[in-house]
Order: sequence, then C-alpha cells, then structure tokens
Amino acid sequence: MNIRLSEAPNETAAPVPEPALFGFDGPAGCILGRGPARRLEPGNAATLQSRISAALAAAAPDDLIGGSLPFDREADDCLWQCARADTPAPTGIAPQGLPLVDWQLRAEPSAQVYAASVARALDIMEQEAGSADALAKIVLARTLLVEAPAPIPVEALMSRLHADRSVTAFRVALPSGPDHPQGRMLCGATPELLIEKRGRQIASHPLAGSARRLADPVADRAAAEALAQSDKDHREHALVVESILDTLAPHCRELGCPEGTRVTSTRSMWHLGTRIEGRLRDDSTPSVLLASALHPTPAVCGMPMARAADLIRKLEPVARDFYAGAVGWCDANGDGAWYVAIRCAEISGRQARLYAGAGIVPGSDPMAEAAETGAKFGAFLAALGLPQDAGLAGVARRNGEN
Ligand SMILES: C=C(O[C@@H]1C=C(C(=O)O)C=C[C@H]1O)C(=O)O
Repeated sequence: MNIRLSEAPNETAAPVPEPALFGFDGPAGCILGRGPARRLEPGNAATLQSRISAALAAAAPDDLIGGSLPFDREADDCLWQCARADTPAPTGIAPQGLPLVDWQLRAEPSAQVYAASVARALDIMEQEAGSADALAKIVLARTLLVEAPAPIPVEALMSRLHADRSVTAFRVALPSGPDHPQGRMLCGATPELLIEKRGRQIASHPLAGSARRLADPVADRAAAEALAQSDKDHREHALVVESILDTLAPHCRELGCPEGTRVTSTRSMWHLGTRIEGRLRDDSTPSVLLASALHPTPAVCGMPMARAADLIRKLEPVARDFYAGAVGWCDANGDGAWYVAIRCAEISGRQARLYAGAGIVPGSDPMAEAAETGAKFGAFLAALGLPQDAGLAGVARRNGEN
C-alpha cells in the first residue's frame, strides 16, 4: 500500500535531546537511562541470573539496568547498565513535525495468509483435543513493514505514543550490526504490565481477550459488553492469569487478584485484564529475574508454552526478535517494572516493522483474529501520523465497525 498524505502535521519544533538508551513513560512515572552506559554481556534466559547478580553487585546506588529480553528464551538479551537520568519526562517535549508523505506499507504476511495460519492452529487444537499435551492456546502474530521517506523521528513518535495516558510508552536501544547501520530500537506503547516490584510488593496486570474500540459511542460500549460476556475471551484470559499465579506463588507469602477480571481500555482497544498483587517472601529477587521467570506468558506465546513456541516458529514467517519479549528496568536494589513488549515496532532509520498478535483458542474465528491484529496496529500507525485503520486492509469489517 502506498499512502500519500497531502499535508505534514503542523507541530512545534523542539530541541532534540540526547537519545536515551531506554525510556519508559506511563502511569507509573517516567524512567530514563542515558549514557555513558555499558551493555551487559549478552546471553540467554538460562544465564541471566549470574549476569544480573554480577552486575548488581558492582552497581552504584543510582545505577539502572534496563532494556529488552527477547521473545525466544534461547536468544541473546539486550540490557544496558547506566545511571538514572535526571531529565524531564518526554511528556514535556513538544513533538516535532513528522515529514510524512509517500509512506510504503506492506503486510508480512497478508491478513489472508495470517488467517490461514490461524485455521491451521485451530485444526491442530481440534486433532489434539483430549490428549495430555494438547495445545490449548497459541498467540500468532503478523507484521506491517512501513517505510518512510525520511528517518523516523523517535522523540516525536514517543510523545505521540504517550498521548494515551493508559499505556506505557517505551523505547529501548537494540544491538545494531551491519544490517542496521543507523542503529535499531524497539519503540511502543504497551498496555500490559508483566511485573512491578517495590521492596516486597509485587504487581502484574495481564491482558488477554480483546475487542477493537469504535468511533460510535453506543457501538463502542456494545463491543466492551460483548467482550465482558465472551466465553472464548474469558477462557483465553484465564490461562494467562493461572500461569502467572502458578509462577509467582512459590516466591510469595501473599498473592491474589483483589479486583477480579475487568474490561480495561486503551484509546484503540478493549481488553480483559486482571490485576495480580503479591508480597514476596524474599525481597532480594531482582525484578528482571521475576520478569524472566514469567516470560513468555500465554498472553504472547500459548499453552503448553514449549509446544506453542515451537509452532509459532513454524507458522510465523517473520522472526519476533524482541517483539513479545519483556522491556523494563531494574534499580540497584532490584526494584523496577517490566512490561510485555507489544503494540510496538522495531525502528531503524526510515523503516519501522510493526508487530501485532492475537490469542487463538478453540472457537476462535480466523478472520476475526486477523482483524484484531489489524486493530492492534492502530495506535502505532496513528502515532506515525498514518491512518489508524491502515492495518485492516484485506480484513472483512463486521456490522457497526467503521
Ligand atoms: C500479542 C498481543 O497482545 C496480547 C494478546 C491479547 C489477546 O489476544 O487478546 C491481548 C493483549 C496482549 O496480551 C499484541 O498486541 O501483539
């Protein structure tokens, strides 16, 4: 798809601050890590504990460790250690104009091919139904490759993503290499808290079960009510909550879901969400290790986890890399917050690769899941200044949807 916008948005120019290696701005406040920094020796999930213990033992009191854990637990992470930056939140930065004309968009795979993969996963679930290791849920993702006429201005993008105060806007620098001479980063606006730790107190806020928000307020409310009543979405959600509770229980003295499951929202999506709160037995476990123990939850992978991860590798044509991993930060005491790396894109120079996935359980409808992923691209597309529904190309609309 080739999109030509007649006018670039007219926004105030502002001085460009030194880029942050990682930054998080959301309901929990703003955290920035700027250089000078060192990258922790890269490694996979199995080696994280020893690398983190060594880094924290040598950390200065105001040091932060922040960055990104990849989706694949066998792949190398990208974590940076640096001083906490004493800088105003990106909210204070006026967005610069985005030179947005002549963008190219390509769905990889197309909505139709994605729907065929969903149908394949549903067939596997049906064949296996009743067996001990049966696939109960899988999250399948697709991507939109966006090419801009000029390098994408990340600071402006961050302020636009942060305009939705229900999400945490984030950016994390990723390893660059010969394929990315202009550097590479993961930017997004995640609505999903994987784990937050302050002393002994921990919280997680998994989301699963989604509906697209609609411009008409009556239809929008009806979409939220339908989600609240949907048996398929509650099944999809319950698997995530149970898995998180199972993983956290051995670490906790108290653990529960004080508010139960509720419909929550961002500007573009409704979700089922359950806030989990707990009190750790031992407050010395760093937040990044709790994040790694939880990751990947069935909100982004599936159940059983290893089966779902294996099938994801076979059915998704584009590697996830750091999408659907965990992004966050941890201070010298181990306190910090880690988020599920969704509603995001990998950005390098003029290119952005947007990712979106949807949870598939028996009863899912392949085209509806393709539409859900299309809707999940919406917030990021809008932040780029592109039409919010550009990701819905090739997807049949349902009654009441605009
Ligand atoms: C996988 C994504 O989202 C996840 C999947 C959801 C679902 O299937 O309903 C909802 C929220 C997220 O946990 C994504 O946005 O890419």
